[in-house]
Amino acid sequence: MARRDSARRDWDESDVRVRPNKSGSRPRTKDRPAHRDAVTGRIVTVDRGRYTAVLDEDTDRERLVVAVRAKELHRRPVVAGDLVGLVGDVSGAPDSLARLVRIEERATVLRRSADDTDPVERVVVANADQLVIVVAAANPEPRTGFIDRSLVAAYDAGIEPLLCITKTDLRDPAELISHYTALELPVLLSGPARDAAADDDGATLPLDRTLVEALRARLDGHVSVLLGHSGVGKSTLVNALTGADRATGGVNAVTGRGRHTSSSALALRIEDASPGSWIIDTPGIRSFGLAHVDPDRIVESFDELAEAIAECPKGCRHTEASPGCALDDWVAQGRAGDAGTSRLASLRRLLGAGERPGESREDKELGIQ
Ligand SMILES: Nc1nc2c(ncn2[C@@H]2O[C@H](COP(=O)(O)OP(=O)(O)OP(=O)(O)O)[C@@H](O)[C@H]2O)c(=O)[nH]1
Ligand SMILES: [Zn+2]
Repeated sequence: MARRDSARRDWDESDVRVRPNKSGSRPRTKDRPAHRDAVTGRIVTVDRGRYTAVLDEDTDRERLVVAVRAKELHRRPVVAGDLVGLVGDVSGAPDSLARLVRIEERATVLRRSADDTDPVERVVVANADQLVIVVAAANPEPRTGFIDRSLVAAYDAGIEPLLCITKTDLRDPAELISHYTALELPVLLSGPARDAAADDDGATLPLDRTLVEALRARLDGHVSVLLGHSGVGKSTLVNALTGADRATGGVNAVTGRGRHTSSSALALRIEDASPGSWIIDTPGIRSFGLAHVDPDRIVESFDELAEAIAECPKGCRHTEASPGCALDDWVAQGRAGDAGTSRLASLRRLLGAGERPGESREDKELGIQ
């Protein structure tokens, strides 16, 4: 099985920015050069200073254009999913090179920090509106710590999370799902077609069509990030959804997948879906540090609890140990409804995901709980 994650070269300096300038990654209008002739493209991947964008999407002029960044962007990161302005040779002809002069304002930004104490955060993907957390029911064992961390990152980014459980032929996922009942987290399942024997080749395993179609319907019309540890069957799913087939050397017409060997995020078009439906695969991501996360943003994802925090002490982190946290009274008074207690327990577990004492870096990378 081909492993695409080539360790530490997945992020370079330009992917990095330093707190506390929270709005720093959003281009401010006054910084923008005029470039009125720039055309807009969507970044599908970034590899060694080369930015690949798709232009004139869903028209008969659709093409891939490779660009280098203009100096005036400084070190501002450009990532998969970014909408960018391009000038120069935007023909997409072989060996042509355009110039990337502008990053359009991002609807969402999925971020991570290297670990929970590292204040440097990296932009992972821009403009996604769904985060699909892929775990296997078994082999490898699902880690609720990893799921919780990914949920926190999604809530922080204002991106809708979904849980996708693969290899449901190996174990009934009911117990795993029960951890998330109170979160109202949509769960989608995947497994092999009934007559398929699981083998070592992820690209050829035929998946249950009904389950794949349910996932496709859920992703239709969205830009979804797929996140999951190696071996969970993410490539198998991506291949089923995009029609790419790495095993036979097939190449996705739009993205050139098949030749793509780097570990950076890659946007792929979903087959048989409406225009604008993309999945962004993130092969290089193993760790999900949460040092950048603002606890208020996580609470705000819980509608019935969000109002309570106006009554919290300044700087409250809303954990069980936070003195004077207003969430406890709010729930005790029934203001969060019948499910208030379990919702608060789930919220607190998530808030604790970045703050478990004694966790090693390895634990964090794997999301071991
Ligand atoms: N039993 C079973 N095996 C599966 C299923 N989906 C994928 N597999 C197998 O799991 C293994 C890993 O699948 P991949 O799709 O390569 O997994 P991945 O998450 O992309 O892993 P990397 O390629 O290492 O990033 C392969 O041997 C697949 O055949 C499933 O639903 N059930
Ligand atoms: Zn509080």
